[in-house]
Amino acid sequence: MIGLGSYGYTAPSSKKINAYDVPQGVDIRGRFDEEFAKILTKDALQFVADLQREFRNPIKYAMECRKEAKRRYNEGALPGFDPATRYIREGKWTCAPVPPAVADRRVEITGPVERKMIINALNSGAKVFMADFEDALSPSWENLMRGQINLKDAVEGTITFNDKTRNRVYKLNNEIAKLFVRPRGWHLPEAHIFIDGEPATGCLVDFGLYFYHNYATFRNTQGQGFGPFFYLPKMENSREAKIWNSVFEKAEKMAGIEKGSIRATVLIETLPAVFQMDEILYELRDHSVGLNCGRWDYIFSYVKTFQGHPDRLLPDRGQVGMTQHFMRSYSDLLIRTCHRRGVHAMGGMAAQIPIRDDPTANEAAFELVRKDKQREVKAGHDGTWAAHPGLIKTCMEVFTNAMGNTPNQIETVKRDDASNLTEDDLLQRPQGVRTMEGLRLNTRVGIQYLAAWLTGSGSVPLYNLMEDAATAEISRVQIWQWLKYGVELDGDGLGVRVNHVFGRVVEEEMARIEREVGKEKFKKGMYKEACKIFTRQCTASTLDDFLTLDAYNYIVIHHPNYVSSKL
Ligand SMILES: CC(=O)SCCNC(=O)CCNC(=O)[C@H](O)C(C)(C)COP(=O)(O)OP(=O)(O)OC[C@H]1O[C@@H](n2cnc3c(N)ncnc32)[C@H](O)[C@@H]1OP(=O)(O)O
Ligand SMILES: O=CC(=O)O
Ligand SMILES: [Mg+2]
Repeated sequence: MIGLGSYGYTAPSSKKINAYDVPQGVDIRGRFDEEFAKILTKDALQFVADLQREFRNPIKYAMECRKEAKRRYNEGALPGFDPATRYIREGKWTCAPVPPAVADRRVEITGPVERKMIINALNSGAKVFMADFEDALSPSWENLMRGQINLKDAVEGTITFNDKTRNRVYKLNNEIAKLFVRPRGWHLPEAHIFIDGEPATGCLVDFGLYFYHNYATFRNTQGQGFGPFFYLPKMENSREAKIWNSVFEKAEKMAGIEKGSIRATVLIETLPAVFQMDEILYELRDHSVGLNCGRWDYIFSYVKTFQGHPDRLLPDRGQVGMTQHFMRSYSDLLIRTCHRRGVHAMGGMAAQIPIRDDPTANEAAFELVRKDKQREVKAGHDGTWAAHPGLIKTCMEVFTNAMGNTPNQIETVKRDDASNLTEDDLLQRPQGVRTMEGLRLNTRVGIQYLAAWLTGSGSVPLYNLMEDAATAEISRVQIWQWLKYGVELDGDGLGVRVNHVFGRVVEEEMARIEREVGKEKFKKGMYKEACKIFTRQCTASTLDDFLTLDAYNYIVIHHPNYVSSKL
């Protein structure tokens, strides 16, 4: 059994287990593979190790600060604007000009770094493809290493995929989307790579390997002299953005490229970060291409931040959308902040995906996406996210109808009215009711998502919606919160207390999952393990910070013969 911070396996000294050629202090515990070795070269690993050594202490400090903030929120404090950085919020600075290659980002498709999906996404007609090591990826050694290979082939333009069952060969079109890469969040370790006896920081591995192998080609073929481009997830405070800025500067120096070449969009997807948007842009002002409304993690973060506040319980997940006052305020303030600083204000992801076998439901899903995008473009967003290639046309039409040929709305929609938004607006309690069906759906979705994640899929279609780590987190923390505070389901007139029924609901929903997926798939899949992890987290006396941190222990496989076996 292994646990976080205790990846204690040491190989017998007589056996040579590292077939990879590694620099001093680096130990690869993931499976050896000739293809992986082309990514895990000694020089690339040296770069990752240099990043790790320079930034491990600032990262540890930033994670300690998160804990300290959590302690304060749990004691009743509310997040808010920091008086000490008022001069940044009120100052008249701007970020570096937007690189011409990414001035127009009206529709961005996202997806995991899976080979066929990368080709489909780059060919989808979207302006940008965000290739995801984060919410949409289960970070197994295989997925991560193959993801790096796939991205390298994509940047070199040689990526192909042969689908033998359908006799179809996939390759890139002449015109493709611009590539952004999203590394994991700061909190996730990479337990297959040890540096100086400690697991590496996941995002430094994702960033370091991708940057090292691709910066030169990318700048020539995709970035028009700029790049590579990144999305940065789950930050809570500008001190974390400052670390990324230093990482970028170090990478630029190593590569001998100009400061400001690397550009990144930061997802504002934690509640504390909404009060730090100017500060985050300020830290990254030489490297920024804007902010994005990561709405799903943001909702998750609302519950997490207020885990000690019984007066801030969420209604059913389906009712917490972008039209809730606190969500609309966050999006409006993000637009105002970005445009004032001269960068993109990106919208977020509607979870609907095409529904093949039901035209009426399909049209209803498209209508919801259309409405969401209309709201975004009207509010002043410069672009949006699409979960599926089938949605690109619809999203593109909405943005083009509103923006015409203008690449973005940075100069045209300033949203100065949003400067009046207050802490109260940003924290306003979500309105709505809690129902038995909401509880059941959270249970069913959470367990099925986790079962998929444990078997290598980080994004899945469930009940006609895209589900990924961020959406599954909402299901988990919502149940936790309802159990913790003994919530009564007030939306369906049943008046049932969640604590009284949760055990039975889990049993019934597991039976329903088995019926829906079929006995065979249920037996072969990891549904029972997922149920165990999910219910343990939902009923824990203190809230786990991340669903995937605990679950990560179950997918770590150490080479040559060590298999994580916590189950
Ligand atoms: C909260 C957040 O962080 S949002 C960002 C992170 N989440 C994501 O990126 C989710 C992205 N979306 C997806 O992963 C997928 O759309 C899913 C899992 C939801 C559904 O995928 P599927 O079940 O494969 O959908 P479906 O069967 O309709 O796919 C049809 C085709 O579109 C492709 N496709 C679907 N989604 C994508 C995508 N996002 N990128 C590229 N190709 C895609 C499929 O590979 C398939 O290709 P094929 O016809 O050549 O075989
Ligand atoms: O990463 C995006 C989100 O909504 O979460
Ligand atoms: Mg997210």
